[in-house]
Amino acid sequence: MSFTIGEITYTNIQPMFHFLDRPAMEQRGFTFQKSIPSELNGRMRDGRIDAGGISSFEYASNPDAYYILKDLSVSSKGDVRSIFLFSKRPIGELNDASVALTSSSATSVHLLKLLLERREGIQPVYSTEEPDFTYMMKNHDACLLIGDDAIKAADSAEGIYQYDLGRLWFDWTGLPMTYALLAVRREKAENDPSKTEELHRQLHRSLRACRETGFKALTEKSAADHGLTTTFWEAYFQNLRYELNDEELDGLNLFCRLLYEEQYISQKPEIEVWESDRHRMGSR
Ligand SMILES: C=C(O[C@@H]1C=C(C(=O)O)C=C[C@H]1O)C(=O)O
Repeated sequence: MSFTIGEITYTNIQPMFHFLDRPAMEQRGFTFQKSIPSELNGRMRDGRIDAGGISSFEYASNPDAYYILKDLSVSSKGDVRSIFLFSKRPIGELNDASVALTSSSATSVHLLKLLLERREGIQPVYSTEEPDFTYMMKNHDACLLIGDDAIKAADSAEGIYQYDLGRLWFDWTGLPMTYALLAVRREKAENDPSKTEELHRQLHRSLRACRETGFKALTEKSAADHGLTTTFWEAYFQNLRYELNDEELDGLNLFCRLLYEEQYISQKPEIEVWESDRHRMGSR
């Protein structure tokens, strides 16, 4: 039976993918589709992809469609270093300002809306744009970028205000923020628990291998692919959190509650985690 995995192209999720045993997995019927988060969210939603990395906002919007793969996420407690609001004015002066949102994101776009509207009491005018820093800043007062686009822009941006959304969330809530989850479509997990288990095991194995080697292979690959120093990339990977412990779940639950209260989602999800031995663990 085929089993299609979505792989976010941003560097931040690579620890879960870098050391996958792809040849063995491909022989067993696994295939991979690489793209940006917003695209993979849509493919997971309509069933073209069975499992993989999705925005936590996608999970929050359609919780009945997915199980979360246990103990995996892309999170940060404080600075995330790759999700920035760049602005010509201080954040408190963005009322009625024009803010460009990257079309690649779902979580960060809604996180920014919560931070601006709910925390700061500010209502800007949003537009969604392809992630192009120069174009966005030429045509708007501020812009939101994520992933490798944000890292590159932060490296070159001068003379503008720059806000790390992980830091803003932590200062507001005291909790980590979870940007991406590893999830599986429910019917796939139920119909093919053995492949779901294999994927889950392989993702954990890759993450463990990255941690045990101090993210060395990924650090070198990221520096070669994207520039910036290996010191930057090592600090970037060490700073992100890849687990989904009680603290991350508390942050995720709060994010979902705020999304629900602000009517960005229609129900507050009961978070359901898939576990290999029992297929499903209780909600939280
Ligand atoms: C940390 C990041 O998290 C990403 C942010 C996402 C979003 O905003 O929807 C989705 C997946 C994550 O890989 C990042 O891209 O910088």
